[in-house]
Amino acid sequence: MRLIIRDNTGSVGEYVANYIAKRITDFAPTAERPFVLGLPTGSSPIPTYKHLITLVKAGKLSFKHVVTFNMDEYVGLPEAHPESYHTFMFREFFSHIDIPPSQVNILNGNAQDLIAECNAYEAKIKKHGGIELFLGGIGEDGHIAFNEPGSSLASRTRIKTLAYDTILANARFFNNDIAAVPRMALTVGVATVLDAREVVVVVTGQRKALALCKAIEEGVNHMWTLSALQLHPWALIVVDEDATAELHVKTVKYFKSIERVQDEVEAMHARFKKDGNVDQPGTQDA
Ligand SMILES: N[C@@H]1[C@@H](O)[C@H](O)[C@@H](COP(=O)(O)O)O[C@@H]1O
Repeated sequence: MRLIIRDNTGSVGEYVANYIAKRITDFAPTAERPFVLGLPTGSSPIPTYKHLITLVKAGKLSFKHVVTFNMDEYVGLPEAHPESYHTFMFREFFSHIDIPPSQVNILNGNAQDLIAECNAYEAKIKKHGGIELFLGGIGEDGHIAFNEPGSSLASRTRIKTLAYDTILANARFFNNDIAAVPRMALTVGVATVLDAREVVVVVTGQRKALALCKAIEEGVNHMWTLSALQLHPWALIVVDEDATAELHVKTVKYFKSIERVQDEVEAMHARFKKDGNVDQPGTQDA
């Protein structure tokens, strides 16, 4: 696992956007071989989306041959609701870039058969050859997507009842009315995220500091589902200074030293991919 620390949320967003842009460009996607990207909602990825939009508008990046799969969606919230993840994604990102809407995949939380909807989502990801890069955020309780504490680390896309902590945290988007926050969501599973060839997670703010510490400095634990990234061969967490508040100084120093060889790691990854080893990226400092 690698941890990249930046001063503030803006520079985290810039780093992550440039990172994703490089991955897409190096992949040289075509209509027959699109780049498959997993995406999150929430306030954490907004600076990343802003910078990606800037790159697209400057003609430096295109999403024409990118297929996206979003992590999650509320159950029972109308698609057109201002706080649905459908609305969020088009408002904050998709409507500002050149992605054809037919290449956007978001779970339908209003499907008649929610279980069939989840199974079809997994099948569609598989049909596209799996996810190349899954971008994620976390909740204050360390959940990735909506994989709340206690989620199976082998979980797949499914219905999930939201934890009270998450309902409280998300009430800010519903005029602080706890009763208005949906109780359930559809979410990709921990194993769905781990299946991606690369996982990049944004963690910003002091509120997430404990979750980051649990996920990095303690063992793999279903109570902090982000910790499952320890099992992934190519995972990157990008954080701001505030999010490091609970980490040991030694941990922060170590990961900062890793960053100094980041360019070498990148070059090795590129060489590895060029040699046709697409499924098994290098693991130096991973
Ligand atoms: N389901 C989403 C998560 O995918 C997201 O990571 C989290 C964090 O949101 P924020 O970035 O606003 O803190 O919010 C929700 O719980």
